[in-house]
Amino acid sequence: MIYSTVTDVEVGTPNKKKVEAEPTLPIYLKFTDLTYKAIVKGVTTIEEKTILHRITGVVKPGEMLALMGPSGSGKTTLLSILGGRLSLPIVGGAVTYNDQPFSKLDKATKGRTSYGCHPSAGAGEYLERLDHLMKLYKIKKFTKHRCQDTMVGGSMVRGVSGGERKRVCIGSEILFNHALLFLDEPSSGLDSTTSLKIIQMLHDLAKAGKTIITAIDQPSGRLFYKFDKLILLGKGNLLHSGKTSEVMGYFGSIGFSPLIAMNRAEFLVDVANGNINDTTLPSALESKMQIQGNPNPGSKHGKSSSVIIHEYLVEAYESTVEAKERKKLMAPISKDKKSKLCSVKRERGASWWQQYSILFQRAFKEQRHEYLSWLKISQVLAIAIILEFLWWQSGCKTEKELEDQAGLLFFIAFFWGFFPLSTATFTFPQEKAMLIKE
Ligand SMILES: Nc1ncnc2c1ncn2[C@@H]1O[C@H](COP(=O)(O)OP(=O)(O)OP(=O)(O)O)[C@@H](O)[C@H]1O
Repeated sequence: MIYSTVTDVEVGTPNKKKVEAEPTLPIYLKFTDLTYKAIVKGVTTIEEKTILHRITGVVKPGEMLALMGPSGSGKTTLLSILGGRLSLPIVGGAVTYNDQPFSKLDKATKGRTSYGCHPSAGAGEYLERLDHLMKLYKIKKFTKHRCQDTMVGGSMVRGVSGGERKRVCIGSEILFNHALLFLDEPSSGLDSTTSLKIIQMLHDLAKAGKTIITAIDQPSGRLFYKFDKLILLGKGNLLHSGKTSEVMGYFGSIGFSPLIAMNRAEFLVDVANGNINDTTLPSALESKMQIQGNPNPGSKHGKSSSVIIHEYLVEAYESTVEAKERKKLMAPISKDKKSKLCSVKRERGASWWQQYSILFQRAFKEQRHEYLSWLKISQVLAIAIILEFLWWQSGCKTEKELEDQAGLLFFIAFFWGFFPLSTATFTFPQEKAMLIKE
């Protein structure tokens, strides 16, 4: 395996060099009119709920796309669909990778997408191999020393902290050199410095030719411009899709601008939520609110202001940008770029034997505390001593004695067959998540 080599020593320094990665297969991810409906079962009713409505966008190699929006706007659902984790019941829409649907991709491309982390691997196992990467990304200091001997952990095993787990996950994905990365809230729950380092690291990876998509609730002002593209969602609808540098200009052009200095991400999420305090409003929206609005809070007549704002934003995007953007976004990959995609050669993956020995060593490392525990050793010794006493001085001369010996052999075969099997059974629930991911 060829590791990515990183030469970015200090995050945020103007002099930083770019990440030089192993040639990765570039992936153009396009999604058109994605609509996702879920069946919601109530106590007496079953109804269809539209979670995503006609979402269109494109991410190219070298770009990092942020899916932003208020809580419940559909970011995770969109990320899951793009990552191939949710297939049904999608109604309409298409996702293509290098202009091909997932089912038609060759094995190499399918293997270059990544989403998640192994819960039972030792954090140090990843970090050991990632050492030179981590050192250069400045992750070593706050990750390796403190958690290198800890399991990553999961729902059943308590492992490293949430933040450490995130960093190890991202580290492991770098290690596997995936061309397409999906990350759900990579910086949530982390302090602002760590968040910045992680997003900067992802930004550098994108610049090395990878395609990165992250769902993010509300990045800080410093993080905001690290994303090349932005999709703003509101109640499952597209409120904006395009370059991050252009999003404020777009909202200004339709009449929404912050009245006070505020974090741009905060402004966008506020507007998507229908919170218009400290924001200028277009006069067309103001008159709509007067005509269609709820005359008094208790009344059932009229729409709430957040619904009117939401409808206005969806309409504004559809009428001003969507058609133009769609044309631009959906243009097929040029022949020149396609030939470059085909020319990227990758090394063959590990052989069957290499895979077996890696997995064997990993399983032994993970389980050794259990297998070699004093409890297990005492159990085995106690059973051996009991057997010794039960069959003490039993011969094999008469038929009766031979039957006794057969009983002993049966017991040994049965016990030593099922004893390790019962222990091994407990590893399957832990491995299941990884199996599904792969
Ligand atoms: N299978 C489902 N059945 C019913 N409702 C669903 C289903 N999947 C998602 N939803 C609903 O769709 C909406 C969007 O969910 P999603 O998790 O994608 O939002 P999100 O933007 O990622 O939210 P958050 O930022 O809080 O994680 C939510 O209201 C959620 O309850």
